[in-house]
Amino acid sequence: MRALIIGVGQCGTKIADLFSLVDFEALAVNTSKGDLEYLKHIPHERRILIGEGLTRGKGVNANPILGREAMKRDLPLVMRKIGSIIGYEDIDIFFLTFGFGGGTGAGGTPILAEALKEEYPDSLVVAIGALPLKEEGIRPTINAAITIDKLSKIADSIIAIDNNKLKEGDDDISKAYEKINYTIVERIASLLALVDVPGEQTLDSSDLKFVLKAFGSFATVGYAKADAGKVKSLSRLIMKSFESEGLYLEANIESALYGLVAVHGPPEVLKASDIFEALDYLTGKIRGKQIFRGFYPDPREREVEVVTLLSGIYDSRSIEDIIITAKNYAQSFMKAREEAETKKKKLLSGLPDFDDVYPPGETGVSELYDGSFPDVDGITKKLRRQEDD
Ligand SMILES: Nc1nc2c(ncn2[C@@H]2O[C@H](COP(=O)(O)OP(=O)(O)OP(=O)(O)O)[C@@H](O)[C@H]2O)c(=O)[nH]1
Repeated sequence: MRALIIGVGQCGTKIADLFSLVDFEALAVNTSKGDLEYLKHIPHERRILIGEGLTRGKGVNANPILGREAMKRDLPLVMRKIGSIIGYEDIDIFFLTFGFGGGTGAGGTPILAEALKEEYPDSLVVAIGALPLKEEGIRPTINAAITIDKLSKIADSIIAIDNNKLKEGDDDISKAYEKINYTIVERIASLLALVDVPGEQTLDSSDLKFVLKAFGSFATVGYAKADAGKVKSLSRLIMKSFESEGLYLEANIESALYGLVAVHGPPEVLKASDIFEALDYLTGKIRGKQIFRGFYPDPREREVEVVTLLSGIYDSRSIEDIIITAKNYAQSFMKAREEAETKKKKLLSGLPDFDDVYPPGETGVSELYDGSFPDVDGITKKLRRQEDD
């Protein structure tokens, strides 16, 4: 299983940087030079500044039109770099990480996703994006809604992380971002690490690709972890991973088409009866009724870790809130603009032009001006003559 993580914009490159820390191949693409320099783990030759001619390396200030333009202008540069990283061995999944509410990530990610789909038709393109906080205001919400629409037509799946779930903690915002970035990477990296591990009941890359190839619908990754000695019921722990508190998206999991559950821990805790009880429950609950599973008994392990992936989700409160807010705003904004235009037209209609109120001769201007470029000398002479008269 080979994945390439490509971070776009500040949020996206910070997440990609953490993937690089845990040894995934990662690339950072941004319009802000400062943000690229701030990264710690992605090697310098894998950091690409785009749109320098447009923004002079200063970011796009939440303007997705500039973000889109920056990515379009430097797409050949980005695609060349991706090609050189890939070499001769195929990529199974490109994961594009970004913030839905900014400018570089929101504007640039759909452009890059489209180019990757065209150039690498056998690879999956999966978007991993952070949804804006409600308090950030209307602009990030609109950026998110439009980007969701665009990506839903290009990407195979969209793993959306709802930043609003952060508010449940007491941390300041940068700590809270750090925490959620860490969580995203821990979940997805743990899942990817369990794919293609040899064994009887394990997951391979074709299982993961099957689950994520879901026509641009939403996916979410749940997680639960506990000390092996403290696990009273493994089936309860598995269920916890895909319940609301285990997921970073408000979603109706019953609308999911596919699921995937990976359980890793000491063999004495991974009891088949417990695991099948939870899987039966989950299979019955989701609409698509297809759950892939992997069991990873590991005698060295002292903890039990469960990662669940649910995909094909089209029923999500977090997403609906964003789309409806953006649509309502757009409608009322367009209505207000139309009204302002109508009012302006009505107010100003019937006004004469200058020529109607200042007939020629009254001011003397028409006698002085002969239609040619002003002849300053001539004007001065004419004025003098008039004065003399
Ligand atoms: N989860 C998470 N969300 C973040 C983080 N940083 C920013 N965000 C969210 O992402 C959105 C802003 O995206 P950024 O990545 O900062 O913006 P950008 O794509 O770099 O675009 P510009 O700054 O406009 O050039 C906001 O809605 C934030 O809530 C982060 O580290 N983690």
